[in-house]
Amino acid sequence: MSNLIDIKGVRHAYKTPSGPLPVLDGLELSVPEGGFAAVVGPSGCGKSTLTRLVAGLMKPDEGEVWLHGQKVTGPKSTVGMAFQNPVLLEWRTILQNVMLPLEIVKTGMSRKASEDRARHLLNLVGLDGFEDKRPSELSGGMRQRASLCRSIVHKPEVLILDEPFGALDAFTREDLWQTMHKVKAEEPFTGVLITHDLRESIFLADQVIVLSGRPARTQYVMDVHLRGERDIEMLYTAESADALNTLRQQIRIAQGRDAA
Ligand SMILES: Nc1ncnc2c1ncn2[C@@H]1O[C@H](COP(=O)(O)OP(=O)(O)OP(=O)(O)O)[C@@H](O)[C@H]1O
Repeated sequence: MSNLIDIKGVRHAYKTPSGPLPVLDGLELSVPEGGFAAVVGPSGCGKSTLTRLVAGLMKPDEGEVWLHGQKVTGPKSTVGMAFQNPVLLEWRTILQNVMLPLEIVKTGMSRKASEDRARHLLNLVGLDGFEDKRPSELSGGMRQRASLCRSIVHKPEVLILDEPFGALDAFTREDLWQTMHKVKAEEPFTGVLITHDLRESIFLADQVIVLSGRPARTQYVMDVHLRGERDIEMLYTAESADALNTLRQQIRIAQGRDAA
């Protein structure tokens, strides 16, 4: 399988009043087409910086980011993004919010086809009946569902999820994890998920990448091959406990609390 995302030897430092702040230090990361990678690491190690590089929103000082065999040199409309704060526009209905990328990205879809697609996605995530509501009329979990629809409505090649479930309560979060599996089964994408939640990482991703402390490099890569249906029960098996323990240990190493 060919890699859809290839990050090769990326180094980056932010310019700050007190001098350069090295954030990424020779980062390597590959995600095959259709793969779903979760990136975990200590707070402030450079995870969001990594997503900005993949989306072409900034350029690395050194190294290269490739998407589908093309070097990223600027913002890419083939990348969809969803964040912890969904930032839906209050003056638009939920349906109009989901349709927004189709007004910006040239897809050649008619207005009717765009609306049908947005309605279909809202139905897929369980928001049918809420199309004409305003964002403030929805709960946090519902807004995040709408944001997910908006991030994939234009069929991006790559979906970047930067802690999309971080602000939700535990039960809502688990519901959203299951919705993610449903969405990925019906609307396949290649994904990168930034998260602080190790359970979330093994439940959703097929590859978990642990970054070292700042400046971040790829410290550890775990392929997730958990058996059985991905329902929440799966997180309570001995196999999952082993995977979580290994990841927890790697995070402690990344934080400098344990020796490598
Ligand atoms: N535009 C910027 N200018 C200067 N420093 C920045 C800028 N953006 C981020 N930083 C700093 O770079 C480091 C990495 O930031 P980044 O947001 O990528 O980390 P993160 O791993 O996503 O953090 P967290 O886990 O807390 O969300 C942090 O120390 C942050 O303060």
